[in-house]
Amino acid sequence: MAVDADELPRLLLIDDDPSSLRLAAGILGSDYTLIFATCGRDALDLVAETPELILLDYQLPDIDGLEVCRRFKADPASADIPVIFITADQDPVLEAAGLEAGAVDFVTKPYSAAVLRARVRTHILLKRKTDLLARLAHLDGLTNVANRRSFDQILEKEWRRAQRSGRPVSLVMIDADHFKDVNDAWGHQMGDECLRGIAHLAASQIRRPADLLARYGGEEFVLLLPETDAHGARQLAEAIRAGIESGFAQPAKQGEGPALTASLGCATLIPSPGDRPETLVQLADRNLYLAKSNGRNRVEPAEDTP
Ligand SMILES: Nc1nc2c(ncn2[C@@H]2O[C@H](COP(=O)(O)OP(=O)(O)OP(=O)(O)O)[C@@H](O)[C@H]2O)c(=O)[nH]1
Repeated sequence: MAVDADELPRLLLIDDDPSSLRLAAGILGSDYTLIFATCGRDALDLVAETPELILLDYQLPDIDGLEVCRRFKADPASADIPVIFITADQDPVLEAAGLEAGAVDFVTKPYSAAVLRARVRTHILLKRKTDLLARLAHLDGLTNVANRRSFDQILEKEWRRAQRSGRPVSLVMIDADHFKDVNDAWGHQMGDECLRGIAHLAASQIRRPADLLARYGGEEFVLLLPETDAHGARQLAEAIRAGIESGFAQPAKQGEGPALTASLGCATLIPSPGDRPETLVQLADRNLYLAKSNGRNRVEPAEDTP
């Protein structure tokens, strides 16, 4: 497999027999970074090192290999890591139980080095393709920020978290002004460049890992700001508005371009049990409408409200 030596895929090898581990290491060691575990308990700890694939022996001294596999699959942090069982006997009942437990494949001892290499490589490639597809499914193709589907899912999650914590959650809606005129005067491609510029500028303003910028649709973006009060949301919205007005969202390669501005609507709520996240979106949308009708290139509410 053509891989960068600095980025060798990580494999977790779980076997209580040191000679089996040595054998597998001799076959796989030059293509992969290997992590070793000799019992189930160590394996359950070491999976935190995010291997891309797990080779798991059936017989372990403490926790049965099948049970280890089930626990990997039950934990969202490790559920997507493919597991290949290594087994000494070719027992179809055991094989079926392993597949039931979530394994993707089987290798029977004694195995051929070429077969082990090929199976590992196949499952690593499949895992990488699956990961890539999962990432793409959550990204907006034009601007590379999160898409609407991703926003909807994360909003639900953050809303529930805010309901539990009693902390505020804020939302900022950003809508380019007179964008139809931008497209009409400068062409659709320039319009696309401007949308990329707005996304880039807004992304550069967010500071916390939990903040999420998403393209809500068309020329509209949303910023989800967990644990952020109305003052914090307004400050961020104002920084984005000012940045766009100052030309920082302009397509860089153009000497001149459309004079871009945007209107922004903010909303902040501390959700009670039973409240729905759509309420937050509606409130931000109402304030965005207010920003448009009050002259555009502005943030609403214009002042902090108690
Ligand atoms: N270039 C480009 N334009 C888009 C895209 N998505 C939506 N638009 C355009 O954005 C424009 C939005 O127009 P309107 O909803 O009338 O709003 P507006 O002209 O921005 O006016 P206000 O929002 O009232 O300031 C439409 O012309 C859409 O075609 C896109 O992906 N690329």
